[in-house]
Amino acid sequence: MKRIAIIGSTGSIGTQTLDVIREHRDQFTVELLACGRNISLLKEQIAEFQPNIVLIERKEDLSRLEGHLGQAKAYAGEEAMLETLMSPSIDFVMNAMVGARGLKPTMSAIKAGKTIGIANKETLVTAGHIVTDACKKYGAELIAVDSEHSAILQSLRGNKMSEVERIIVTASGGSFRDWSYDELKNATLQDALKHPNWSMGQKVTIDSATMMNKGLEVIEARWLFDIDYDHIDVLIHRESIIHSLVEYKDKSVMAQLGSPDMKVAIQYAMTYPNRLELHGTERLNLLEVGKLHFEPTDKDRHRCLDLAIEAGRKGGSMPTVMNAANEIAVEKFLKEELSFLEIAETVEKALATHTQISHPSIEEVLKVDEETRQRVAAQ
Ligand SMILES: NC(=O)C1=CN([C@@H]2O[C@H](COP(=O)(O)OP(=O)(O)OC[C@H]3O[C@@H](n4cnc5c(N)ncnc54)[C@H](OP(=O)(O)O)[C@@H]3O)[C@@H](O)[C@H]2O)C=CC1
Ligand SMILES: CC(=O)[C@@H](O)[C@H](O)COP(=O)(O)O
Ligand SMILES: [Mn+2]
Repeated sequence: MKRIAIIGSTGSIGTQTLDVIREHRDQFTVELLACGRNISLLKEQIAEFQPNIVLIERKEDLSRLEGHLGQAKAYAGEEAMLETLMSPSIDFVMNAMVGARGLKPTMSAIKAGKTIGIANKETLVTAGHIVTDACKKYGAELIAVDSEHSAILQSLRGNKMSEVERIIVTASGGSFRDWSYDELKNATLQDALKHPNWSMGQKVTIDSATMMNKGLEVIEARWLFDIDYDHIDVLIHRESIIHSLVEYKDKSVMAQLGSPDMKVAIQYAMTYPNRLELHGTERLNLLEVGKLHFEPTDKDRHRCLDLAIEAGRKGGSMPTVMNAANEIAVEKFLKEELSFLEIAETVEKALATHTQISHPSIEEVLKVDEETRQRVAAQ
């Protein structure tokens, strides 16, 4: 029986992780559930999965859990999360939080030598060098959950990284893939939130619309698979059926295909290197799909993709600035305080005005992250 901790249990990845557990009660138990502010959904999750530990963001919400905890102990705040994630009663941590606030809990789980399903890509973007070094030091393992990285992991099975020529990360193109640049000037929040293929949390849906998501995913791939940027390409594939590809030196290309459903990647991370049945997922019917389409990316339209890769290549504190500026810009866009095209402008400006630290420590990463957030919020 694998004992699972889910941080971000009330979100899109968190609830789908619970869907997988519901289907395999003989394989998994829930040890810990952590969320932010959605206490009503958390109460339902506690009743159904009976965890031993429950974590929430704010102390003032603890009283709302009274009478709903069963056997669980409840705590609030980040310190409690960092401590409880190290518990020996946890075998696997699903990091389904959104944003760089997932970094500290990831580090805690790493220090306890845990296996971590890392949906929270921003952690690898903001501090990839620190996270991967710490995994080596503490014998922890990060397993890809992001659909593209799960596809890459699956396409690498049985082969050596030294045999890989390049990784090809596929992109749907997001909500605005068929809009002209001029039309983007008037893009609304409601338009941006309509992802063509996936139903996801708001932040990643906006990142997908700006193609920042693909930039974050290139950096995520660089760290998860220890491959340099010259060997990672991005290809627009509007159907989201091929979830990514690996080209080998002998020109063989391995890919993972499937209907767009995150439960497949979530379950694979939880059962890796094995597989289990998954009933609640649509079987891929290529006759129905008919055709698969591929297009190149476009430097002018996909400004965020370029900014992210440029920051990744420069390294040091640049990805931290890029990520923090993007998080705040997306928050502002979600409050309709910023236009769609201003997201890229905000990130570009934050990067241009930052003095790079070449090899930041975790304290420096956290400081740069906070300073950038304040700088961008004040604009
Ligand atoms: N959704 C998807 O299909 C995919 C997502 N990803 C990545 O996975 C990550 C999660 O995305 P997604 O599930 O869409 O995001 P959501 O916004 O749907 O969920 C975020 C979760 O984080 C929780 N949270 C917020 N603050 C805290 C806190 N202080 N302590 C604990 N939990 C907190 C939220 O809780 P609450 O709601 O209770 O406030 C919620 O459960 C992101 O990095 C995203 O890029 C990657 C691939 C696909
Ligand atoms: C499901 C998933 O992994 C998302 O990160 C997805 O990649 C978003 O789609 P696009 O960024 O390709 O539009
Ligand atoms: Mn993805």
